[in-house]
Amino acid sequence: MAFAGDDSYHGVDDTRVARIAAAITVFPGFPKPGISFHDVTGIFHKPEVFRDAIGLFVERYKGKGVTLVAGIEARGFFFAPTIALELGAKFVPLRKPRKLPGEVISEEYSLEYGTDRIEMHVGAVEPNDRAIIVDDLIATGGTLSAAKRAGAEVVECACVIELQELKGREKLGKIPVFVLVETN
Ligand SMILES: O=P(O)(O)OC[C@H]1O[C@H](OP(=O)(O)OP(=O)(O)O)[C@H](O)[C@@H]1O
Ligand SMILES: Nc1ncnc2[nH]cnc12
Repeated sequence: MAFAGDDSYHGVDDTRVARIAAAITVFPGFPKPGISFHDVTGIFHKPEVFRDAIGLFVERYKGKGVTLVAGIEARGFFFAPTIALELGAKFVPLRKPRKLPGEVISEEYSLEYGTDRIEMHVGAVEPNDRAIIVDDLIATGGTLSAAKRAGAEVVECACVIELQELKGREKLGKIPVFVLVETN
């Protein structure tokens, strides 16, 4: 695995990224043959590694006027609320279909292994919100590109892992994607 190498990495303590990468386990053939599943749950087994990941995201967005942190169900929920709390921003869940009780905005998308839909409550985004969208991983970019259509000004998408071979960031057009760990 390589580590993200954009400008934001000047001065960042790389040992944090190395610890995060070491806590990710790859399961070949899950959930079906041909897929190598990158599992982030090991990050949460070590509170100091969880803190490393949250710290890297918070350092990037502090002082950038972010008012809304959207997290994608389910694994975006592992990270997004804590980042929102640290930034003093609101957390908005982007949920799988038929989970939210109120009126929703709904977007369908295709995945590396199927299709799905995400939904957000109407009214969760206010006109002047500046959002980041958080997920554990970007693969094809289908999920994040549906999320970006949800209505806020999206400053950036933030993920722990990028599967570079799938070129997901191309699907996001002008919206930048910040990742901690790049791999294939
Ligand atoms: O870039 P993409 O090709 O859209 O793939 C990335 C998405 O796939 C995974 O979620 P999944 O749909 O498996 O749902 P889960 O978090 O509920 O397990 C992952 O957590 C991302 O949300
Ligand atoms: N290879 C992968 N590992 C974990 N989550 C994923 N979501 C889409 N592709 C994935």
